[in-house]
Amino acid sequence: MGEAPAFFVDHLENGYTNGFGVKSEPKNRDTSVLIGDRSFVIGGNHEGNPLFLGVQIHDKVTNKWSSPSVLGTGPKPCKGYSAIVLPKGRILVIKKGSASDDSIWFLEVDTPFIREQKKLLGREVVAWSKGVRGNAEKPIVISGPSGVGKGTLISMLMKEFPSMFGFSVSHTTRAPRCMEKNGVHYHFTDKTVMEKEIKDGKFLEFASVHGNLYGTSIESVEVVTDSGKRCILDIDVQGARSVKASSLDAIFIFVCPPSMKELEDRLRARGTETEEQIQKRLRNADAEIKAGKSSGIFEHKLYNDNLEECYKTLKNLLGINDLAPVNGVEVEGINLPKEHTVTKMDDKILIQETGEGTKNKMIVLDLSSINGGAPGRTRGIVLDTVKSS
Ligand SMILES: Nc1nc2c(ncn2[C@@H]2O[C@H](COP(=O)(O)OP(=O)(O)O)[C@@H](O)[C@H]2O)c(=O)[nH]1
Ligand SMILES: Nc1ncnc2c1ncn2[C@@H]1O[C@H](COP(=O)(O)OP(=O)(O)O)[C@@H](O)[C@H]1O
Repeated sequence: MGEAPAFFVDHLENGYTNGFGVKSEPKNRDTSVLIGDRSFVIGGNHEGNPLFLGVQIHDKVTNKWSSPSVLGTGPKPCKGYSAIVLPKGRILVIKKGSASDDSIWFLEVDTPFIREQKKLLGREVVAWSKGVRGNAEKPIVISGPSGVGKGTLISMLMKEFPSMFGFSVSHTTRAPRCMEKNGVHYHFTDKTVMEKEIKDGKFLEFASVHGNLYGTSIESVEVVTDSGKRCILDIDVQGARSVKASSLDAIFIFVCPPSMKELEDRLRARGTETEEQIQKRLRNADAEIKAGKSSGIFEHKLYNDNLEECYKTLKNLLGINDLAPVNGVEVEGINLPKEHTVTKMDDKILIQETGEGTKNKMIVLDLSSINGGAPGRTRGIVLDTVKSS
């Protein structure tokens, strides 16, 4: 026998709010998902923004309501939806009558990433990720000391395979170099603005590097993954450690210099830093290389001695070779019947079309192969349509 969803909410568009938006007990208790000691109420608006579905939490132990920090871009408000509790602290939300790119969502409420963010932000946190078909390749995290050639290697990849790779544009408080463009190389940001955004939970990770603040916003990763491209992050070792602890299932590459002398020569030849800044970067390089080699974060280490050879090795480890064609990945949404019922059976979700004059088709979502997660997209849902009766 299948299991009914935790709850089903209908006719949200007719002013039926289920008590959402008020910081008291919802009138209809069936509309909350209970996980541990906390109930999650999904509905209404997110902080008064009519474009996003809101989330509220009721803690049974303290009998208190809270509005959590909501990470990631969430679903648009909808006519109705089903919510299903999944293992490992996630809630599946299946929307009714929504566009194919807005029909299936995952709300992380108690995953390692959420627990980490809660500690960091000092408040309740949840994170949305959209469910899509198609098994996109994992994002790529590239770290290494200043001047080792990370930017050069990334530019080569992006130039050769523009439809396959997209760069996650970081935020930084450092001043732009003369050739750098705002929004392309970095989002150059004021420190107070960036600190506020970090507090608001807008960042997947951040770190202080060479005396400046750097960070990857959740939106920067979403922009790339939404376009169907494989996301590349150029971040330092501290940032890589944070990403490793997040739900972003990435591959981690550390680029090493042939020698400290060569690193220094490259930094000087680049001519983008003052002598003082060069000295600071060289001092930090030692510790970074040690951490990169021994931290257990990086499954791949590249030696950038000869640039062409290093680039070839990088392509090989990313599975790109001269024989295989390389394209971007189709990001596929999921088209659901306008009216349907939802049942859960193990890791399959059965979506049965209802209503007169329809074909009563059944869609089966197989959740066993999903990967990735917030922030960004939960990928790889396998979907079968069972013959109409
Ligand atoms: N943690 C973190 N580090 C970043 C981010 N963006 C850049 N970095 C790192 O910050 C360091 C300095 O970057 P940058 O000022 O561009 O100098 P470069 O490494 O000499 O090119 C490098 O190690 C980058 O990998 C980010 O979003 N987060
Ligand atoms: N294998 C290499 N051999 C010689 N010079 C290199 C090599 N790789 C990169 N460079 C040069 O070294 C400098 C630093 O490279 P860059 O990509 O800016 O490093 P990073 O992004 O790691 O700070 C640049 O001037 C670049 O052209």
